[in-house]
This record gives sequence, structure tokens and C-alpha cells, in this order.
Amino acid sequence: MSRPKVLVTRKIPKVGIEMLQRVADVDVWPGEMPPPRDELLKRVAGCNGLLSMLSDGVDGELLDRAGSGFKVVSNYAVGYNNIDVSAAQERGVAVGNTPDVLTDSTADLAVTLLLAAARRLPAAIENVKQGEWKTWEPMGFLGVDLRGKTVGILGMGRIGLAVAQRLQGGWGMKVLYTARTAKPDADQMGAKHVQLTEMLQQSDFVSVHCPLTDQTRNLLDETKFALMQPHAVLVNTARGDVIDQEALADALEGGKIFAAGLDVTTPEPLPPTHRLVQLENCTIAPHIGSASVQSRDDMARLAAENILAGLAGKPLPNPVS
Ligand SMILES: NC(=O)C1=CN([C@@H]2O[C@H](COP(=O)(O)OP(=O)(O)OC[C@H]3O[C@@H](n4cnc5c(N)ncnc54)[C@H](O)[C@@H]3O)[C@@H](O)[C@H]2O)C=CC1
Ligand SMILES: O=C(O)C(=O)CO
Repeated sequence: MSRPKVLVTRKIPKVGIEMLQRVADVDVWPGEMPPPRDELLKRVAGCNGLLSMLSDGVDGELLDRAGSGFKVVSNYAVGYNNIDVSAAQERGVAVGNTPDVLTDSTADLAVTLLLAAARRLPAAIENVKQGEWKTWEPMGFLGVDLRGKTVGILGMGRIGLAVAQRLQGGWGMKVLYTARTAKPDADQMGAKHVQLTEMLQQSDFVSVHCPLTDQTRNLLDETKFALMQPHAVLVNTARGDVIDQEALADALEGGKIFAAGLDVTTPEPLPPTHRLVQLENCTIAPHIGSASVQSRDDMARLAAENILAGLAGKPLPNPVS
């Protein structure tokens, strides 16, 4: 009997590739850049499984191109807004992701961005690099403190909760959160479930952790920035499209908020000429939330486990629906 075929759209840690190679013929796209769409469609034809990245659009066209033997898509990410899950379900294709194993690394990065933005660290570092550090400056690089302040968590899931725990435990911060329903884990730590408007009005820091969906696209727009406090710091490690990027740049430029720390943007990558990159009060990382050796190895393992289960016609260990 011939071995199944699996396409992996970028190099991932070898633990995942080796797991797949034990049962399947594995085609790993060799490029550092994502495969262009036509190449992706060409390579997926005749495959039985696809290990995809968050930048690969997995839609009806791709699933049809894969053919009738196609069984499973496993995203190398917890977020799966790049996958048309309904289209997969209609075709009997299972979809999986990699939750939990990247929660701590992403929460750590959110707190890092929050601190860096609050203390204007990138601008201060740039000052040293440019040889502009002349003396101890009483009024230089004044930032905002965290102790006892209020953080609003938009999307109190796994990562949102981990961020809330860090900020409450480390800096005694009061936690507000929005969610469609109250979250027992959050309520247990004393976090308060509120409406988005109240959260934005009352928070000194806002950290975004909801998935990108039709409901959350551009959720933070000009009207929402108008509610925020001028000393507020906004952090986004979820998806760029949850925030209207032009409205964010306006808010940062116009002093409607103090600073932002972003791990995700629209577009990605963000060109160096983009308004947000030019702003001194906008700290941007190139989507590295889960980029620790441990998390990326674990993601590879989980993503491969999903593929192996899907090929065997078994329920995926980490299915999305
Ligand atoms: N920057 C990075 O490298 C990473 C980014 N992510 C992003 O973070 C997101 C969250 O990941 P997890 O915490 O593991 O997911 P999760 O599913 O555990 O948490 C998301 C939470 O958002 C809530 N939510 C959904 N719609 C909402 C809305 N309209 N308003 C308020 N809350 C809403 C959900 O109920 C859920 O509690 C992912 O979907 C992904 O986009 C995740 C990992 C790494
Ligand atoms: O997992 C995700 O959703 C990411 O954005 C990258 O790990």
C-alpha cells in the first residue's frame, strides 16, 4: 500500500518532520518565504495532509485542489483565522491547531511589550545607539508605572488569563476583562467581567488576546480609542486585524493613548515606511509570540500528532470547530 503524502509549508523543528516521515512521504517547502499561492496549489494536489502556517490561506479552492484523498489540515499555530473551517468541514477534512504549548511564551512576550512600551525602552535604546546619550536627563524618557494599575484583557482565554496572572501576581494590578460569557478561572482570581466600553474607559493598560473572527475584525477602531485614557498603553499579540491600524496610528500620533506594543500587525511584514513603524511610541516585534525553542518544538509535535491522527481517520488530539 502506498504511503500517504503530507505537505509542510515551511521548515519546522525536526521533531515534527521526523514524526511525519515515519508514516508518510513528506514534502517540506524549502523556501524561507511562504510558498506563493500557485506553488501551494500545485504542491497540495494529491496530498492527504497539510501542515500549514498562519500565512497560508486554506480555503475551498485549495481543498478542492488537494483532491478527494485529502483528510487533514493542521495549523502550526493556535490561531486559525487563515483556514476556512466550514469549507473543510463540508469536505470532511479535519482541522487541528496547537493550543496550550505556546501560552506561556506568548504571555511572556505580551508582558515584555507592555513594559517596553510603558517605559519607552526602544526609543531609549535608539538614543544610546545614535550617540545621543549626553547626560542624565531629569525629563528624559518618562514612562508609566504598572504597580496597582488596572489592566483590561480583551479575550480572556488561555493567553489572556496567563497575562492577567502575571500582571496581578507581579504588579498587583486590578484585572478587568471582556468576554461573551464570564470565565470561571478569571473570576476566581478576582478579575471583573465588564462590557468593552467600561473596560476601555477604566483601564490603564489593555492587552488583546481574542481570535480574529468576523466579530473581532477592527473591533478597536476610532470610536474605541476615543474611550481610552491618554496615559493608556495598548498591547496586541493576537492578530493585527483586531485593531484598525490607521485609527491606532492616529491615536498614537494624537496622544489619545500613550503607547502601543505590537507583536502582530496588518500587513505582516510591516514595511519600514509604515506609519506605525515611524512612531516613537509604537514598539513592534515581528510576530514572535511563540518563538521560543521549547514552544516551537512542542508546536511541531502537536501539529504532527494532528496530521497522524487525521491520516489514520482518528479524532484529532487538538481539533478546531
Ligand atoms: N503573537 C503570537 O505569536 C501568537 C498569537 N496568538 C493569538 O492569540 C489568540 C488567542 O490564543 P488563545 O488564548 O490560545 O485562544 P483562546 O481560544 O484560549 O482564547 C481566546 C478568547 O477570546 C474570547 N473571544 C472570542 N471572541 C471574543 C470577542 N468578540 N470579545 C471578547 N472575547 C472574545 C474567547 O471566548 C476566548 O476566551 C489566537 O487566536 C491567536 O490569534 C496565539 C499564540 C501566539
Ligand atoms: O499560534 C499562533 O496563533 C501564532 O500567531 C503564532 O504562534
